[in-house]
Formats: sequence, C-alpha cells, structure tokens
Amino acid sequence: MSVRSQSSEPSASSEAPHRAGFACFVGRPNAGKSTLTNALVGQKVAITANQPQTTRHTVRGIVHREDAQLILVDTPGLHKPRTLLGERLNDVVRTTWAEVDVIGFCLPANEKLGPGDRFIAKELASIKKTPKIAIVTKTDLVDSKALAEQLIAIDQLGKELGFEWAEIVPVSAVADKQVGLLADLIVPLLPEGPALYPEGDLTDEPEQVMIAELIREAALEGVRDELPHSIAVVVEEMLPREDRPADKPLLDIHAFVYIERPSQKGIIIGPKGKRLKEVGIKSRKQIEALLGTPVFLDLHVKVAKDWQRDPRQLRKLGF
Ligand SMILES: Nc1nc2c(ncn2[C@@H]2O[C@H](COP(=O)(O)OP(=O)(O)OP(=O)(O)O)[C@@H](O)[C@H]2O)c(=O)[nH]1
Repeated sequence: MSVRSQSSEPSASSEAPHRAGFACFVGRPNAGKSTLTNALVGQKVAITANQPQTTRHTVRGIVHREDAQLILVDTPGLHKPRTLLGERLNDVVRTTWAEVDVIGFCLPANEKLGPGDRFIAKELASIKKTPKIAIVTKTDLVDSKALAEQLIAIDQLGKELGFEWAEIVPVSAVADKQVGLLADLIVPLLPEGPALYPEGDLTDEPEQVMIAELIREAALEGVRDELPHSIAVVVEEMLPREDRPADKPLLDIHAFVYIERPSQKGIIIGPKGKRLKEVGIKSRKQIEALLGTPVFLDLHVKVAKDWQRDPRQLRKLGF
C-alpha cells in the first residue's frame, strides 16, 4: 500500500505537458466532499441546493494551475435503489464515474468504514477503467494511530473488492493539510490537453444554464451581427431516456431557442432547417463533453415577442 504524505514541495515542471480533465468526489453524505472541493478550488463555491433530481452532474469548481486544469464535477448520490427513478439515478452516477478521469472516494478519518462506504466501494470496483483515489478526509479530527488504522482498513477494502487504489491520501480541508498534494496526485492522471474552460471560469451554475449557454453560442455563430442579443435559450427538460440498458444511457434534453420577432426565425432555422440542425449537432457535442453522457437534443424555435423589454419574460428566461 502506498499512502501519500507531503514530503517535498509539489513541483510543476514547466516541461511537463499541460493536462486537463475531470474528477468527481464520491462518498457518503457528510464525508467532506464539498468542503474538499472548496479547499481545492481555493474559493467558496456556492452549493446549488435546489437542483432538480433529473440533472446529471454539475461543474462544482475548476482548479486552474500552470500545468493543468482540473474540473471537479458532481453527481447525484448513489442510493440503495428502491424505485425505478432511484435505479436510473444510479445509472447516471455509474455513467459519470466511467466518464471522468479520476474518482476520489472520500472517507472520513473519524468514522469507521460502514455499510454505506462498502456499498459505494463495491460499485466503484465495477468501474474498472477509471483510477480511484481513496481520500481520507477530516484528518484533523483524529490522532495518528486512528489515522493509521483507517488507512489500513481502506487498503484492505480495496483488496477485498479486488482492486488497487491509485493512491490513498489523508487530507484535512479544514486544516489545509495535504490538499495541494491531492491536486498534485490527481493531475498526472488527467489526459494531456489544453484547458477546457477559460481561466477564472469558476462555476456553480446549474447545468441547465450552462447547456443553454452552449446552445446559445452555437446558435449565434455566424449570425451574431444579425441577431446580437435577440436570442435566449431555455432548457425546459432533461430526462434520462426510459428503457435504455445501463451501459447505454441517453439523456433527452428539450430546449427552446427564443427569438424576438417572427422574421428572425428564418435566420436561426436556415434553408430547410439546415442551420438549426447544425446548431443542434454542434451544441450536442459540447453538451456531451460537458456531461460525459450521450445526449438527444431537441431544439425548438419560439418567438417570445419583445422579451427583452418584458421583466416577466426575462425572469422566465433566466435573466
Ligand atoms: N474537522 C473537519 N471537518 C470537516 C472537514 N471537511 C469537512 N468537514 C465537516 O464535515 C461536514 C460535512 O462536510 P461536507 O463537505 O458538507 O460533506 P459532503 O460530503 O459534501 O456532504 P453531502 O453534501 O451531504 O454529501 C461539515 O460540517 C464540514 O464542516 C475537515 O477537513 N475537518
């Protein structure tokens, strides 16, 4: 077992290739996932508590570094499924886990491993491809003996389930211990590539808003001069497609592209709907990259007359 502690300064060699990718933190409620996310991002990220259950995962925060960009995404919690919706949500969680580059499994240092942890660990074991880091959180609450016991128990848990942790890292987000080290250990597990988000783009927006923005960007491409501010996009519904096998999920997204005047319809839709189709294809690809799941995107163009001047409409459109 290799347990990491910070023995040397993290080194970000300028020769190392730039990396960018996604990680998600999983773990029981209260395991310290949000606090750790905030500590890594280095700034308080508002928790979007009122997310509808149908949403997939949200970008919780982005760690910008010289050598890498780490995007922390969030999934709904994994539950013992009692209902069909519960099962579907679990499928969503598994899909996310399979799509991210790294999974961080948070286990509080001050609580013995329980059935809830085992349930999650077992699910993790079935995700073969994605590297899994065990993160022992809240180490400030225990002495070194208790910490050592916890580390051994976690190592053991991996062995029982037939996998190796990529790392086992004790951290304290509250005492700011080893949080930087955790980032250093995650970064080499990310694929090489340029930053995926502009610097300073620290988002806590519900993903519908981000999706709407992607569609809006695509819809404005090439026609910005004709319709600069006349487009608003609203994602009306996001639902996992029923009756899909667990390994082939599909997310149905229904969105409206609002324009101000009927005369603008032709510009957006294009001859024989060709342009709208292109907008759909382009934004769908980006949405899939954002969510890490296949998407069926249904776009409708609607006229919301003079919406820019109507406060009620504006609110509805999220302005
Ligand atoms: N002492 C100590 N407390 C911590 C630490 N990290 C988190 N906590 C506390 O543990 C509690 C739960 O932390 P959260 O970050 O909300 O846990 P979570 O896993 O995001 O919880 P859910 O949102 O319910 O899944 C909070 O009261 C935190 O203040 C830590 O490093 N040390």
